[in-house]
Amino acid sequence: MLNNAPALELDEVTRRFPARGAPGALFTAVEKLSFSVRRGEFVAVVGPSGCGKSTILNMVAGLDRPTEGRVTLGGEPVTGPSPHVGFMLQKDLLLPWRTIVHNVEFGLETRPLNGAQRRERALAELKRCRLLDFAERYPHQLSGGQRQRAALARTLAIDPDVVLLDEPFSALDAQTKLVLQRSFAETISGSGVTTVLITHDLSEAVAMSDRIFVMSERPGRIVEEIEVDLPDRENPIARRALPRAQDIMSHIFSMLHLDEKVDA
Ligand SMILES: Nc1ncnc2c1ncn2[C@@H]1O[C@H](COP(=O)(O)OP(=O)(O)OP(=O)(O)O)[C@@H](O)[C@H]1O
Repeated sequence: MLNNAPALELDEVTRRFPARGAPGALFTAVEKLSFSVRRGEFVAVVGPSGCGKSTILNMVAGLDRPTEGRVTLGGEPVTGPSPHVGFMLQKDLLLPWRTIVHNVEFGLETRPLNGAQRRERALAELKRCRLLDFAERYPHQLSGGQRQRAALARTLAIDPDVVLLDEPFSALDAQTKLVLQRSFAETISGSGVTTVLITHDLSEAVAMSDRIFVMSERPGRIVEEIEVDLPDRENPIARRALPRAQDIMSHIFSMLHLDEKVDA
């Protein structure tokens, strides 16, 4: 990683895919996207369904390549999956036949660590995610929120430079979601890791991030970048209560023209 380089940068990134039902034709999913993320920063990406949010994360994770433009991590071009990027999805993807601690160890199996070192690292991460008491349980013995915390522990255990979160709270009930957002925010602030969150939930974006990228309908472009100049990043519940948080939410709401959308 180059010292002064941003943690993550997209430079004029365009991604086209083959158009369904039109052999040889392409459609543009995202177009000329440029942004950079500072080390330790937490950014959220919001935008209408199908605007290319997951496509962006896939390119950052090295699971997909831009058609044009460049993605760099710490100044180095992304050419494939990187051991320095942690990726977490809406579904926890824990292995049901492994205990929680064994699940957290999973991501460490490609690292040059022996069994005892892996276990030590995994337990330290479970402690940080307040799941030490559940280390020997199996995923089905945990609640949905606990499983997502275990998935976060697994993601952070590899000590990534960048964490990508693709709607990690969207499958949870409203109350669990609030509690978990707070727990994630605390853990992420404590670890100092650079984070990109994709979400449909505007209040979540405002409550958790330092900056928000608002995307347009397809082809996805960034139509606005919002600095969330609010305190309490590690406590989204407190942040939500701030009057200024409401103002930012209303602003994004109107940017996305949500009041003009009709249920088709
Ligand atoms: N591998 C692929 N091949 C073909 N088309 C794809 C591929 N991946 C994504 N797309 C298309 O690109 C567009 C953007 O998809 P993407 O999943 O990135 O959007 P999104 O903003 O994450 O959507 P949502 O908010 O609904 O999850 C969609 O039209 C999708 O069908």
